[in-house]
Amino acid sequence: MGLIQWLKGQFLCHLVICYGFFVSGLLINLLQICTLPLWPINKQLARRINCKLGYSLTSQSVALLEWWSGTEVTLYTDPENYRLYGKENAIVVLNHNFEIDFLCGWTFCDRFGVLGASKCLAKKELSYLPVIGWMWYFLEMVFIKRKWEEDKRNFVQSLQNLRDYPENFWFLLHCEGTRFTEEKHRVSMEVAEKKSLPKLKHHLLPRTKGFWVAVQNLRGTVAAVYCCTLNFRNNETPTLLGVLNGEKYHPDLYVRRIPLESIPEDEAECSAWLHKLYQEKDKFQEDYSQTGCFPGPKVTPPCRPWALINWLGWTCLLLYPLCLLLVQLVNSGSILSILATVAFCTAVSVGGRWMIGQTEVKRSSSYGVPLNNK
Ligand SMILES: CC/C=C\C/C=C\C/C=C\C/C=C\C/C=C\C/C=C\CCC(=O)SCCNC(=O)CCNC(=O)[C@H](O)C(C)(C)COP(=O)(O)OP(=O)(O)OC[C@H]1O[C@@H](n2cnc3c(N)ncnc32)[C@H](O)[C@@H]1OP(=O)(O)O
Ligand SMILES: CCCCCCCCCCCCCCCCCC(=O)OC[C@@H](O)COP(=O)(O)O
Repeated sequence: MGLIQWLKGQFLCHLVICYGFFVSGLLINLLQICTLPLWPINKQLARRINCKLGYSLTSQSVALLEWWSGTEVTLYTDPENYRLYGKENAIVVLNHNFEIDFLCGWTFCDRFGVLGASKCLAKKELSYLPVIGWMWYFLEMVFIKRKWEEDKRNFVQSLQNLRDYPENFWFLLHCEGTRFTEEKHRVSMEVAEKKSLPKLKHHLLPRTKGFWVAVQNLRGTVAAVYCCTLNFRNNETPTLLGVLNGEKYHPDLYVRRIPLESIPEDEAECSAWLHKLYQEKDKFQEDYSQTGCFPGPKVTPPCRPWALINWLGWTCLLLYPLCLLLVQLVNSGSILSILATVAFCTAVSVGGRWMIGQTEVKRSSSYGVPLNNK
């Protein structure tokens, strides 16, 4: 193991990274709050500013994936469609099997210039995450409790609000509704059997209501659905902790562009259409597990330097006062100051570990298993 690789695994490096992320995040949250008075005066400007602020936070984790862990992403797609990515609004339908699937998604968003504006249909609990959840509030992310009767009003209204969004965005939908686990798969295949639907091997049965409502409410706003199938070479099981430790992964993403006009308007037909889409996605995953590649030409979208520049900028800006403080601390020799510093470092480290824990499959909720649907 080289020196650099060894350094990437060290607690002190992780502490500095988490410190930069949390402190810059809190400053960004504060700036977002400062945009509140602008919303009633110039909503579109407030939205644009929030996209830039959102970019400044989200892109730090993209920089971590691309520059710290050195992960290389590969895209399989039709070159004709490639030209349109980032130049139109789209609904992204993605499988939900991996702990860093959201991070790989963000990397693609960054490469196509839509990272600041991109959104997701996310479970309500994520809106309470410190820093990142608070940031999403200002980016108009759509949060749901995953109980249709309680969600429908807010869900439809949030989608309607996106009709005049001033930047191109991708709206991510994990139609499976939860991460893949063996138990959730078994239960969802029982549902498939009851509904006389073909069994899926690599996906949970998609829940169709959210997709139908999103398509209906974003007609005229969104040009296409991007059917995205993600997998990792060599059966890698990537984790956010691995990324922080500098482990390099090899994600492959297969993207098919489906014009929105070709998706049925009627709810039952749209549901059947989505089930068929998942059957096709399942076949792509099966082929990938046999051959190690997806169909279609391969391309690596160019990596842009902004995520790295932003990350280095924040790190330099925030390390300077930290170093000054440490020097003063050593010079003063005050026990109280030393204890306060130790408490601060512990809080950053525990906070970072807790946030990473939110992405772990082993901490999944019981949503999608029969005893408790939450
Ligand atoms: C070029 C490159 C392109 C792309 C790059 C890729 C991506 C980048 C894009 C953007 C990134 C932006 C941000 C991402 C950042 C971070 C966020 C990351 C992740 C968040 C993840 C989540 O939070 S996932 C959880 C939230 N999402 C969802 O739940 C969506 C799916 N669910 C739905 O849509 C549901 O329909 C619903 C929640 C809206 C409503 O659900 P509800 O259950 O109340 O009603 P339904 O009618 O849907 O369900 C009832 C029917 O379901 C049947 N049933 C029962 N049990 C099951 C089961 N186990 N499995 C399947 N189906 C089941 C039941 O029988 C009912 O059937 P009926 O026929 O009777 O209706
Ligand atoms: C520079 C970067 C420094 C990194 C330090 C700390 C990083 C913290 C980053 C946290 C990012 C949090 C993004 C959360 C997105 C998680 C997506 C997710 O977890 O989806 C799970 C749900 O779909 C399923 O939930 P359940 O059905 O199990 O209920």
